[in-house]
Amino acid sequence: MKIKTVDFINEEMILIDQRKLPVEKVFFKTKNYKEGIFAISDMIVRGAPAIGIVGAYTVYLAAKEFENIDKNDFFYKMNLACKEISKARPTAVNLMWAVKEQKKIIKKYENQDISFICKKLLENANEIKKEDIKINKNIGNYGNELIDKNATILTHCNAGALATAGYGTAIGVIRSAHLSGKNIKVFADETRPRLQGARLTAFELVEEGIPATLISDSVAATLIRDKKIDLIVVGADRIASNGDTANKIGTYMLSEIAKKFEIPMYIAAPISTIDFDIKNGKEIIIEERDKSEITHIKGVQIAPKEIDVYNPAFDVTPAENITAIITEKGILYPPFEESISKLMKK
Ligand SMILES: CSC[C@H]1O[C@H](OP(=O)(O)O)[C@H](O)[C@@H]1O
Repeated sequence: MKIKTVDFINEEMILIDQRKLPVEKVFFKTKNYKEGIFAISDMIVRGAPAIGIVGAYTVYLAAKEFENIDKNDFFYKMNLACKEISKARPTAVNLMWAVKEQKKIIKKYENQDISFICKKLLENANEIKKEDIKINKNIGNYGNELIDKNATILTHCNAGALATAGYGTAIGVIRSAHLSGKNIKVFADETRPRLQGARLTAFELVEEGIPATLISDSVAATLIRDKKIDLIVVGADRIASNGDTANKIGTYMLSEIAKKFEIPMYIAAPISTIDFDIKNGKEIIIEERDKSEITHIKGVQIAPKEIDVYNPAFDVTPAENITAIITEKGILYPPFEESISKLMKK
């Protein structure tokens, strides 16, 4: 994809403003860590790996802000800042993972001067970003093994280059299948309420020349029933150690329909999305977002302001509904507790 999700040039974090895509290509630039937090919480940048990378750069921006204070104050303020950054959005584990990786850097170099710590934080953030693209290409190549040459694929939300440092996870599988010469077709759910499918996945697939059809979320069941879909591949925001997977709201519903009509349901995600500290999906915090996302579209009111709204941004697909989890180290099959622990021993 031509546009970069996130870049860091001359001490400034540069993000394509995904709230405005595909109609406007506007960049959000900042050197301020509080603005980095805002960029994550207001979904200027979104997608589990992408918010992890932005979280890592935002830790660096905080360190630069505190670069000239007393060292003890520096560690104290950095601890508070890391807590704030980790809380910008609660569901995608990649954010907490990236902040923890940066905290390990601060600990490792705690006896060095603050400028040296800052330098190492920036290096680590750059490394996380660079590694992400490699990881996504590996996910794409493993996932491509599962795609028949004339497959029709359904995807939900955006797990593409715009949800990562580039290439994408679920869309990475689609990209790899397309680039390997397979005659694949894609149906993309628009994905209410933030319309990541209509605005971001459609944008990526059109730009890549991958044959794609945009549908409203409620069309998917009929296509699956009528055998128009060969498989579903989606991303993930947090995977429990038993394989239960949190992803964009609507994923669980798709998984039930896929199970009923016996089509494969694949999750494509980096290993950093697996949360080894939780046993099952019941422990995953599901972000609830503002009611205006449901009562308004692009600022235009479509429902009475007085109406109550329930707006969970994610749901949890139980492991028993998942055919396989495609990672950068290989494809995991049920029972996921076993396959995940075997993978980690590799
Ligand atoms: C490659 S992870 C993408 C993942 O993140 C999306 O959520 P959001 O747009 O709210 O950050 C969605 O769950 C995607 O599957």
